[in-house]
Amino acid sequence: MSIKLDNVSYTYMQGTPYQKTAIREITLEIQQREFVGVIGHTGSGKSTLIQHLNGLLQPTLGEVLVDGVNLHTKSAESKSARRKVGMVFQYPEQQLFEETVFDDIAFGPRNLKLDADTVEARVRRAMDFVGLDFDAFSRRSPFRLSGGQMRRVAIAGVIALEPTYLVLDEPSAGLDPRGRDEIFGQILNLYHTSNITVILVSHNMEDIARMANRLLVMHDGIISLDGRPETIFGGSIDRLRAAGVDVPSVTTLLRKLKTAGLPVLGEALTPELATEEILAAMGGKYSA
Ligand SMILES: Nc1ncnc2c1ncn2[C@@H]1O[C@H](COP(=O)(O)OP(=O)(O)OP(=O)(O)O)[C@@H](O)[C@H]1O
Repeated sequence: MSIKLDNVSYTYMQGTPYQKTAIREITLEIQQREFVGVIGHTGSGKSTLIQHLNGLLQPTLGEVLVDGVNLHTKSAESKSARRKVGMVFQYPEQQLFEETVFDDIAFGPRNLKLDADTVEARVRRAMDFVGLDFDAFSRRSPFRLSGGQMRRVAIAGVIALEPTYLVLDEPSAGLDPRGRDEIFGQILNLYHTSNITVILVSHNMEDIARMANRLLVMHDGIISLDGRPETIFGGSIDRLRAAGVDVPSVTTLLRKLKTAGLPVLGEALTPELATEEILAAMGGKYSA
């Protein structure tokens, strides 16, 4: 079970003077249950890449397979393979349109012609995942909610489709630190308590380093690095800089301490793990 890209290239406005190849010859396999972070400079091709994962963009060259099925045939198999991939776009709240939160989240499941009880069960479960109380919110208008709440409704609408793979493009964009922590906490909770695979595009290295177990670094339309976050952030800074990617600040701190002679491993990517490393390097004299 996987999403597989086989030699995929995509060119916008092909055949015009404005044509632009946004991703080139990408071969990639994402296995079920991975949590993949996609990072890279502006315009490196992240959004173009992820829009191939649910068949929204059709490769100019190459093919995309979900659980072994090519997304771009006219077969029913192809359609159901595309449905396995849920997509949360940037600023997804702009796509809310129903009169109540319930109807908005129920829109997808109803389209699948599920019976009313199943639809309600899915809406309840999705609202639970994004931390919205069913009784308090389901009858409210989505347009009278805060920005963070509207975004959660939009994400719940995708979760209610019960995708096998969940792709999120900058889900925390424009939220304050609290809203950002909440959204990421809910995504992590969903990942840990269901069988879902997550593919997350983010500019926030600290968050992505904390959550992902695999990182793809995009640079000028190709995947320039692919590996464990610890390996990538612990590796050559020059390669990351060339790809326009920051290193989490705790990694920079640990590198500096290591250079100064403190015997830290330098692998931690979160403040909590960095604290443990530093305290251990100090000979266990202090505790957190
Ligand atoms: N609809 C389009 N028409 C023409 N060119 C496009 C279109 N969408 C994207 N591009 C170009 O393709 C390249 C890759 O864009 P893409 O949006 O995939 O990058 P990105 O890494 O997601 O960027 P960002 O971090 O800014 O969202 C860029 O050079 C961009 O200008």
